[in-house]
Amino acid sequence: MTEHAARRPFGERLASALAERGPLCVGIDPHPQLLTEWGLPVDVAGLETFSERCVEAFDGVALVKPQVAFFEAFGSAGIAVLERVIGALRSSGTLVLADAKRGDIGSTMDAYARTWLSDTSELRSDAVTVSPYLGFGALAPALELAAQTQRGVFVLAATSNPEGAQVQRARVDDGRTVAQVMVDEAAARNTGAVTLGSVGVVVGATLAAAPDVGELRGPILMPGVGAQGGTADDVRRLAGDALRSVVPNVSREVLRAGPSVAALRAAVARAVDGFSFLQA
Ligand SMILES: O=C(O)c1cc(=O)[nH]c(=O)n1[C@@H]1O[C@H](COP(=O)(O)O)[C@@H](O)[C@H]1O
Repeated sequence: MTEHAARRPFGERLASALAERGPLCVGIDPHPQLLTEWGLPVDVAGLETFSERCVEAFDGVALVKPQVAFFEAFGSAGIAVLERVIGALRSSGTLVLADAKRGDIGSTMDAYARTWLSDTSELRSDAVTVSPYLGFGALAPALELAAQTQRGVFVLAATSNPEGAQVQRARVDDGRTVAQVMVDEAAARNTGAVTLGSVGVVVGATLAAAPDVGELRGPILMPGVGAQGGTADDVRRLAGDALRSVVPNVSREVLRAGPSVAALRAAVARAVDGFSFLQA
């Protein structure tokens, strides 16, 4: 039997994890500055120790999101650390979202999709972040492979950075914002989802206004809480009626509690507590 045949679809597995473990995604973002603050060298050994502590501390979290860029910055040795991080999270039964933000022409997208979403890749994760800004249709290879292997994708819709508005708040001919078009395209891939669909979107917690996610039937990742200024109240406001589908992401705000595993766990518990209204 293939590995994926034994799994439920990603969206269903995420819905269970959110209900059991609390509504939170924690990022593993090994910024050089954080390595220094943790008393670690800014090299591959530091990266590995940082990541091992995170894996140990986050084993009860619903979704863990390694930020691929911080591993790639160390070249092939950094990628090898990322493989071990993803493998350790997989073995502990924690859902992994690889934050790779991939997006390219279809034939190249196919290779990106195999990296993060195929059963045979060392980097296989439960889901990956993708950018639809080469056109949503260019994401087809990732959406198809994710559907085949019971994995998920999170499509950037309205990002947390102020520069995103230039593209994402532009309007198409029918008056919708570009961000809304991306949400609607994602929603069309979640028809028939039982609990939560496997095609999510990303909506920044820093935004004044968000696209309408009421019909998405998939998870809404909300990064930008803490270090970027977003708060639990912002998450509540932007979630609207979709409270149970929202997964706030916190990276630096939790990671700054390190290097102690106990302190990281306490920071996670505080964050989960602060968002308990989402799954109430
Ligand atoms: O896709 C993402 O995760 C993402 C989208 C977005 O709009 N904004 C955003 O901050 N992120 C990621 O979420 C994390 C936020 O980190 P903190 O600001 O430290 O909590 C980083 O890994 C970002 O790359």
